[in-house]
Amino acid sequence: MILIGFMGSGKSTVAHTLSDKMNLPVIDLDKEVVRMAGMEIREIFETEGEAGFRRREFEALDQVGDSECIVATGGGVVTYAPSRRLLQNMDVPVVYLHADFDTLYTRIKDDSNRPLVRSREQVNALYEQRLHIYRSAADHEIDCSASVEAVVSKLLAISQIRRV
Ligand SMILES: Nc1ncnc2c1ncn2[C@@H]1O[C@H](COP(=O)(O)OP(=O)(O)OP(=O)(O)O)[C@@H](O)[C@H]1O
Ligand SMILES: O=C(O)C1=C[C@@H](O)[C@@H](O)[C@H](O)C1
Ligand SMILES: [Mg+2]
Repeated sequence: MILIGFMGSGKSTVAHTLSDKMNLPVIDLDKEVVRMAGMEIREIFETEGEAGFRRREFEALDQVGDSECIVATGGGVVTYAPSRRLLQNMDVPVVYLHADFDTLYTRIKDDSNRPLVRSREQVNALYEQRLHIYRSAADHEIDCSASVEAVVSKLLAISQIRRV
């Protein structure tokens, strides 16, 4: 299962709970990029720009291949066409974790690890631009403004549907 969605939708958080319940490993693409680059996300953005980060994110996604796991993507993975194509070609459900902007912004506004979290207006513009991209890249959409446990239950239900 591949989790996509805006920053703060909880992809990394729910992936870990889901991993325990499904007994599958988690691949957190942001962590993979950091590990493969030997640099923090902020440092990659500073030295290589967002374009460099997207290429590294693509390489990390490409390495997932067909391994059975839960993938927590970075919030912007769908903005890079080669990564979108990879997602499309992976034979596992892609789930979009959706919430309204205010819910997400409250979760991320004080975290300095996300270079694209700037003013509220800038983050809101990014959210509006991306909404339709998440929706067109996903097989399923769930509301992630509920509790982590509730979100995980919905994801478990989706994983059951696809196994039949
Ligand atoms: N369902 C939830 N209810 C309340 N808080 C949540 C929920 N899911 C995640 N959070 C909180 O929101 C913050 C961001 O969560 P997380 O890092 O998992 O988001 P993400 O989707 O992985 O973001 P990114 O795209 O930047 O990787 C964390 O502080 C986390 O504890
Ligand atoms: O939404 C985005 O573009 C990003 C989200 C994070 O997960 C990181 O991948 C990085 O901070 C960029
Ligand atoms: Mg994350």
